[in-house]
Amino acid sequence: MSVDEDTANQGRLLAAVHGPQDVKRMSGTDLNILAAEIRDFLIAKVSRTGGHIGPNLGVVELTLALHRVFDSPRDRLLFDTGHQSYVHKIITGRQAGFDQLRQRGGLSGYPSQAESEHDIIENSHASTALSYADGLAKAYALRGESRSVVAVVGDGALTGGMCWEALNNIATAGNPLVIVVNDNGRSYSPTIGGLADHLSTLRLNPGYEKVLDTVKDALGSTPLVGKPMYEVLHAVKKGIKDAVAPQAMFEDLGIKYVGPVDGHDVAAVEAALRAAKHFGGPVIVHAVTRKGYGYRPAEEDEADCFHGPGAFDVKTGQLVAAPAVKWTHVFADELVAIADERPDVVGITAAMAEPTGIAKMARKYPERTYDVGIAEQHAATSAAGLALGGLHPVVAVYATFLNRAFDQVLLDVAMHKLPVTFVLDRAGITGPDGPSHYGIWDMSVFGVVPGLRIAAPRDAATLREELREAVAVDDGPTVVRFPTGAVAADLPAVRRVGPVDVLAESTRTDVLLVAVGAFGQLGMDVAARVAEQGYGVTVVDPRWVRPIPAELVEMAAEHRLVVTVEDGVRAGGVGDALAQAMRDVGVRVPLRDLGVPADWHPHGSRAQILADLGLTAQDVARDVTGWISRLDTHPVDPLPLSTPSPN
Ligand SMILES: Cc1ncc(C[n+]2csc(CCOP(=O)(O)OP(=O)(O)O)c2C)c(N)n1
Ligand SMILES: CC(=O)[C@@H](O)[C@H](O)COP(=O)(O)O
Ligand SMILES: [Mg+2]
Repeated sequence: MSVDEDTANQGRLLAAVHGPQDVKRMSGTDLNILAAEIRDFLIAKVSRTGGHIGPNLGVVELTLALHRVFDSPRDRLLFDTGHQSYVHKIITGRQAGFDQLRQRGGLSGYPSQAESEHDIIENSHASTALSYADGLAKAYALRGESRSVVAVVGDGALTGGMCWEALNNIATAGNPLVIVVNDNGRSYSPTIGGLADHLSTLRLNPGYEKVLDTVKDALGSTPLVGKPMYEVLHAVKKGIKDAVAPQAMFEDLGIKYVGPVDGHDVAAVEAALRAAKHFGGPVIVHAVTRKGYGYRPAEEDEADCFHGPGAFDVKTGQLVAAPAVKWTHVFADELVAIADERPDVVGITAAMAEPTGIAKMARKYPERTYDVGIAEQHAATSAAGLALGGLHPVVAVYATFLNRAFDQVLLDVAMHKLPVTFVLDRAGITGPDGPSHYGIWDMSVFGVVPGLRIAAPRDAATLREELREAVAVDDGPTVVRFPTGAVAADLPAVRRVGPVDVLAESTRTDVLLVAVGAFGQLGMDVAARVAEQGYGVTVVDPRWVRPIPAELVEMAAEHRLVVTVEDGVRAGGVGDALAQAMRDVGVRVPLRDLGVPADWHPHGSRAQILADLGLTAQDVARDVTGWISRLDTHPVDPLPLSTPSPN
């Protein structure tokens, strides 16, 4: 279907929605029709762009009810993680942007202050919304502003520790604050942990389900929930409450509990929200929803309910892109091979078993694989515990998400010199998820951790090799980091000097080009271009980028110019560290470090963002040629290499 046809087929009611006031005016019947039109719209658009279709299909009615009860932007609607804010964007006048969803210059996949006054949280790291909400509610109370603060938090996000720190403070502060728990029973895979058990007790209680069906039948197509319905729901809640009392967990905290409510019944959610809005203190509204609701391929997707697929065929749900061998697959296969040989190796995921590849190990060794929920800090220190117990944990997370566990890696793991391997998938520029997902900080942030070693494989062969080297280290933590997407083609070395692979060399030693990790092929392409200008380039892959190999410093001293290129921030990156190592031993060869500026880079495709940053073979070759030709006229004498100092 073309975009024009698509627009022409856009629902009549949806076409009339330009802002929240348009849904406030709608009747119950129209709201049900609008919900269906929104689902059709989401499936049509996201099937072409890719994106978080499953989570958003699950919050259509919930988001309609939110905008009918509250007055955004005066009232603040906060979305935890933010991947489920597409319906919010549709209601707040951004339907036209969905043709460029998550594309460069197009609509962000998360709330964006630049897009709308209705958006406030841009960070897509989970479990933060309640803390933002606590702060906002305190600010409005202190300023005497009568504005509602509403935080929508998923059951998965609730497994994150920050949520419980926030709930503790929210209860103490006692400010008016509405917490909508969007309980679909899933993170990617089914949500784990005691809280999930509590919530599912409610959700799965036969009494609750039966009553809901009875009431729905009785109401038939009558959309609006009248008093009888709410009374029935109240009785259900009362009944369940006495039976299982999971609300006690919240109410003992001092937070009122309303629910459970059918999150796909606009009127029911509205009724619960209106009650919560006027309560005058912190209230939890427990909405039970279904991830992927209304689109069968998503509802039936056991792996992750179409959490965030690429483009897909609407009729079949099949992904459009041909399957590729991804870095993740190579890691998963090698981890299982290692686990076959090493009974002490265990795997840990933070609610992302499938996306990180840990699921493959879980299928073969379920007793040696742990899903800790969205709890990276706990993952790191629990891994420290496992290591203290004589095991070698492999913690697989996306690079960006390990940021929040820096203290745990530094003190709980590294200071104790514990053998824990952190595998950082999606390292570097990822693309569609934008700045809060860019895994560009790890080599800088974790590069300062004493005793921690960092490997950056360039292809499948070196990933397998460096993963094995990492799990063989028993006197401290190791990190193995690699980018998103299809794994790079194997790039053989011509020789190895210590840990350093020489990928190409020349009779001339004009330039030492240090190509970090997946930039190996970029280094080869740059060398070919620079050679056309008559200069000799030695291309090396350090493989282990922390600590800086002494061999790399020795190689630097043999060249006229050193250039480093890395898929990570320059500040404190590999280039910075090599320059310091060279300074420490008096190697005065000029060094230029290329990488990602420490900044908030926009979303787009990985290739586009790297090109915007000048991290292409063409741009780097232009830079290298410029620098080396300048040295022809402005020579700098490199000092002879002294024995490296001990510290
Ligand atoms: C700190 C952090 N870890 C991991 C993720 C990856 N992630 C994105 S959404 C998601 C699942 C969220 O589950 P839930 O809060 O229940 O929302 P749902 O997708 O079910 O609507 C995860 C683990 C993240 N965004 N932030
Ligand atoms: C919202 C979130 O954090 C994840 O769903 C993320 O978008 C997944 O990224 P990949 O698509 O790279 O697995
Ligand atoms: Mg969920």
